[in-house]
Amino acid sequence: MIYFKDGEYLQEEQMNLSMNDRGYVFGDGVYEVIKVYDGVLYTAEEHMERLLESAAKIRLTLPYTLEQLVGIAERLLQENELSVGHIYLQVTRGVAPRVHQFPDHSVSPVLTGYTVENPRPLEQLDKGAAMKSVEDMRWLRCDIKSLNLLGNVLAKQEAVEQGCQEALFVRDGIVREGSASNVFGIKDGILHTHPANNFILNGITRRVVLQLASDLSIPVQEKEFTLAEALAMDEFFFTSTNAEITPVVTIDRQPIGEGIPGPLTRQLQKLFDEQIPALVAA
Ligand SMILES: Cc1ncc(COP(=O)(O)O)c(CN[C@@H]2CONC2=O)c1O
Repeated sequence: MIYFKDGEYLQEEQMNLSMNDRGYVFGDGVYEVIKVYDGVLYTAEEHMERLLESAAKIRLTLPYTLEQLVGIAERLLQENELSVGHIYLQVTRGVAPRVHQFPDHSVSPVLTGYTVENPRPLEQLDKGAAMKSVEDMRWLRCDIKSLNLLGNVLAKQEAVEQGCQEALFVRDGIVREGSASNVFGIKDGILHTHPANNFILNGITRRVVLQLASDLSIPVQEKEFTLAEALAMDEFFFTSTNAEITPVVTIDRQPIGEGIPGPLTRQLQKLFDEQIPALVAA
């Protein structure tokens, strides 16, 4: 396996990370997960643009251009001959003695990356998933794809302990997003999803789905909705780089609609597959 660290492509035994890396100590960094289908990067530019945006939001200047970041992802997938899976890329504020304030400008960010082989979740895409609602106790900058994922981790663990595949964050009675996904509901033919603001991550897959809905002339409402409204939806699904468009058949053990993946969700899944060249070519 070849890893990337600060301009070098290294074997695992050559990799070393400092105990004083601020990503390790404070979670002071940002990250991206970029999908690969049949050896081809998917929406890499969009992910790298968001990485640069997230870094800027935490006042971290990356010494890489968008094109250089895409190039790193490309080289990693080639070095590891990745077919289907994802690339994990993260950048921290660098290595310095453990004090909260930023280190001086002599400290450089640490960019690391690696590949993960993982197949598409075909069975879950077909059968659907269960969600468990969880109080959203995260900070108020969920729009930053930060390494600070403890709130997400605890929520996901709570869902898994209830036999569910994803947690559904609810803050002030409003459904926000999943622990590692965005959520959508369909009611009377209208696609509902939370507006892209500081309460959610503006997912790349979320943006793809909004485009697909437009292509299918499905009306969209980017507006807050409550958990009660979510439970009353005809269809529900969550989206992420790895989850793609995953139908949700129950929330808190209550069936959504007929308790099976709905027709509009299926149409969106079909169009999603058709817009991935590597899938069409396969
Ligand atoms: C909190 C949160 N919301 C939404 C999303 C969906 O964003 P994308 O559509 O851009 O993937 C993610 C993805 N989290 C990544 C995706 O896979 N694993 C992760 O941690 C996420 O962590």
